[in-house]
Amino acid sequence: MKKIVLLGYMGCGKSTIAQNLSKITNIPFLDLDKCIEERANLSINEIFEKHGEVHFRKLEHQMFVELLESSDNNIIGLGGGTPCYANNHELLKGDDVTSIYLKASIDTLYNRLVHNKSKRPLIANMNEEEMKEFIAKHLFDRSYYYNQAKHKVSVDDKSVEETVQDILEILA
Ligand SMILES: Nc1ncnc2c1ncn2[C@@H]1O[C@H](COP(=O)(O)OP(=O)(O)OP(=O)(O)O)[C@@H](O)[C@H]1O
Ligand SMILES: O=C(O)C1=C[C@@H](O)[C@@H](O)[C@H](O)C1
Ligand SMILES: [Mg+2]
Repeated sequence: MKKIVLLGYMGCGKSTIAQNLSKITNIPFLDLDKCIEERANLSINEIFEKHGEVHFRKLEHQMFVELLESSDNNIIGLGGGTPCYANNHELLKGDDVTSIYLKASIDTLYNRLVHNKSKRPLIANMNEEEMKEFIAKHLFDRSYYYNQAKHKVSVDDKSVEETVQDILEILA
């Protein structure tokens, strides 16, 4: 029941890296956002619109606990905010949990998110200038929680393959 948990800011590459890591290791990948969407039968955007962020954070916590309690070996890709709510950061420290923070700079995050924000309700309605300032402040606020991970991998200027390689070295 070992879990590899990838965390970090929106756009740092959790889903992309986890999918690739899963192919190489044959460990099944579960994306927390997708699990929540399937259970609620709503998109993340719809959950935020219909029920609000507080409700989303409850679903997110419940689902994270459930995934950690399952008896399977899994790679779990968290949502960008997961470690920052409901004491979820404490769950990153569990004995059977290898938690890895995918650390990206403000510029990397901005460049990846600027063309790809519509499915991310926290930034969907921002213009480019607002987004850059938001990411800078938000990342600063969240860093404390992200840094509770057991391992840290820098993703700036790295290909998907290079980041996956760094993670394989941690797992070796
Ligand atoms: N070297 C890279 N590593 C990872 N992702 C990259 C890289 N270069 C470009 N990308 C792109 O950056 C985006 C990263 O998004 P991804 O959905 O994987 O992030 P995420 O951390 O899961 O975000 P969210 O928290 O919003 O789900 C994707 O569009 C991906 O194709
Ligand atoms: O950073 C966040 O708070 C979020 C990131 C996404 O993965 C989703 O979980 C949701 O859009 C909230
Ligand atoms: Mg994702």
